[in-house]
Amino acid sequence: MTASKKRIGIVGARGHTGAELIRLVAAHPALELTYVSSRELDGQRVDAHVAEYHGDLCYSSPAHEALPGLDADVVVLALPNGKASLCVEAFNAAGKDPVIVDLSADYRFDNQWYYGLPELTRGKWRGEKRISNPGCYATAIQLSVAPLKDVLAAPPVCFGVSGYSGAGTTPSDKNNPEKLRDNLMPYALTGHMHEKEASRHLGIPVEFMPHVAPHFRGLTVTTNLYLARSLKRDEVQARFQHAYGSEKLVHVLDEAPWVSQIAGKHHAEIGGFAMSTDGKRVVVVATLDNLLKGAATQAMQNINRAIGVDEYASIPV
Ligand SMILES: NC(=O)C1=CN([C@@H]2O[C@H](COP(=O)(O)OP(=O)(O)OC[C@H]3O[C@@H](n4cnc5c(N)ncnc54)[C@H](OP(=O)(O)O)[C@@H]3O)[C@@H](O)[C@H]2O)C=CC1
Ligand SMILES: CC(=O)N[C@@H](CCC(=O)OP(=O)(O)O)C(=O)O
Repeated sequence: MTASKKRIGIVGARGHTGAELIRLVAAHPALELTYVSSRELDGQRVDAHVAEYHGDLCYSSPAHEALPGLDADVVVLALPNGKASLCVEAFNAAGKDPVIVDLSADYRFDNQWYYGLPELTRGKWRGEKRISNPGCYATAIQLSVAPLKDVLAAPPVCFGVSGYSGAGTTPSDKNNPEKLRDNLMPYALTGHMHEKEASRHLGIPVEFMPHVAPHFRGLTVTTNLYLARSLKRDEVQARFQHAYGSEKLVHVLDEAPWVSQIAGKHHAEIGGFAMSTDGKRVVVVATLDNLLKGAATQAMQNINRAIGVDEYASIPV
């Protein structure tokens, strides 16, 4: 145990995103795991489930009221939607104010919380210690639309396909390998949470049609954008280069990226830029790993900024 390291607790650490966060923390020079919670794995050694972690820590199952007493400097909530507020209220009631990063959708519409999509909102952070981590598809959508936002003639239309790890570990049709075999499963074709989230944070309406596919991890979003004036492909690409050319975790490609290439990678890829002949329609393709840039890696960027270390600490870039 190193005194100078910040202590981090992960609530909901059995899940896919919790496991990825444990891996990132295990490689972190300035963080040490102080607790990882799971009801199902209570008492079991963490290294038995996450090989990258080396230490003696075991999963525990504290009640939410007990979390403030565990004295972490940083708390990540990796719980299903609707479960974060009990934990947040427990910290408020105890007068404890650690950095809290919520991976769920629960605070993405709350102005008291900083919405942490660093490549787009880095400049808006005012030292908030309550950080709402964006949704996976919502990240891909916003990265795809933002550079063209001022020149749109109509709401962007986004066709999304995710690997089934996006549906978490609670059994459902969307993470049932039998039902997904040879299938592409449409769901929430209007009004998906990430449609609302991306619309809110872009400040323009977007339309989003999600699907889940038989692969485990990685998502692709193909976005159709109608433009108010004719643009050349070079101009479109230049806008994306200007927005992301210096970003370590958003790579702008010429070709449309393939989802098969993004599993296990920490960055997002954006490319394609297929133009209609009149230059007033462009199709952009974005891929990212829903568990990494869509969740754990983005959370780690946000944590790093909040604790004042390099934004990319522990993230392979
Ligand atoms: N999967 C993804 O691609 C992404 C997920 N997210 C969001 O991140 C959060 C975590 O996702 P993910 O890791 O996939 O989820 P999982 O379903 O894989 O894991 C959820 C975790 O919460 C615990 N849990 C489940 N139900 C409850 C409950 N009722 N009360 C307390 N704990 C509970 C589980 O452990 P145990 O049951 O053992 O206590 C588990 O550790 C979700 O809000 C999700 O929407 C965000 C972006 C991408
Ligand atoms: C395939 C699949 O089911 N994906 C999830 C998105 C995962 C995610 O980012 O969820 P939150 O917004 O809840 O954090 C969904 O569509 O709800």
